[in-house]
Amino acid sequence: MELRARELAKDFSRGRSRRTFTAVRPVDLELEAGTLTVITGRSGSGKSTLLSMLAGMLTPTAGSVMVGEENLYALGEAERSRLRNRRIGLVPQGHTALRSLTVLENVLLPAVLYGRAEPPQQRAEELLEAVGLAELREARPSELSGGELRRMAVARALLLQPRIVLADEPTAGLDGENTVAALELLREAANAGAAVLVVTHESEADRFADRAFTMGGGSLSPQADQPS
Ligand SMILES: Nc1ncnc2c1ncn2[C@@H]1O[C@H](COP(=O)(O)OP(=O)(O)OP(=O)(O)O)[C@@H](O)[C@H]1O
Repeated sequence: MELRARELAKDFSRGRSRRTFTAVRPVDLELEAGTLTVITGRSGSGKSTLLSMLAGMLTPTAGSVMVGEENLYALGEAERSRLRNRRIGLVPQGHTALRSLTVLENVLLPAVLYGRAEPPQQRAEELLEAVGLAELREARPSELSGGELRRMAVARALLLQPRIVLADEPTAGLDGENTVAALELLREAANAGAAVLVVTHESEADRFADRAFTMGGGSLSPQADQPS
């Protein structure tokens, strides 16, 4: 088991009255090596909140996240971020490119942060090829479309062949062909042994999944027609 969440929940206090709003109700979820899990759900159902907690980016109100033998939120900030860099490839929500770097340098960023002596240049180029961005390798993020930036983020998350891949709307803004290419790449990462989670409102993702869940009103439930 690469990642295990137990009774993971998140409340926010919202508005001027600071009233408590429950974004994620206690969730149990296990991500296994070699498996692609998809969570679909409508906007506002709590998908990103759940993924951020699994990624060690958002402290839960209750519950735990185990990454291997480590309890993520029992670690200090620095240790948690080290574990995240080592184990988790994250495709965060929105655009997170560094504007001063080229596309290729952005994809290589995890290697720089991880302190690799030799940046895996060839792998970065192969990933850019796989997401159809080979010709834009020297471009700046400001020259890319929203969909191209999403594809770059997928390539970056997979650079160091992480054991866990957490992708928040990896296909947002992509056309049909690029959606399939991005999902195929995530599928390949699972086939190569990673535990992959994709959260999306793209139903197309289901056909790449080993397990599919639906999120609604902060609760996670297995999809009725589980892919076999
Ligand atoms: N920092 C915050 N403070 C208060 N409320 C928040 C905060 N972050 C998220 N929420 C609320 O929690 C709920 C779930 O948000 P979340 O972003 O997890 O949904 P989502 O399913 O990922 O939606 P989308 O598909 O639109 O990204 C929303 O109603 C949102 O308003």
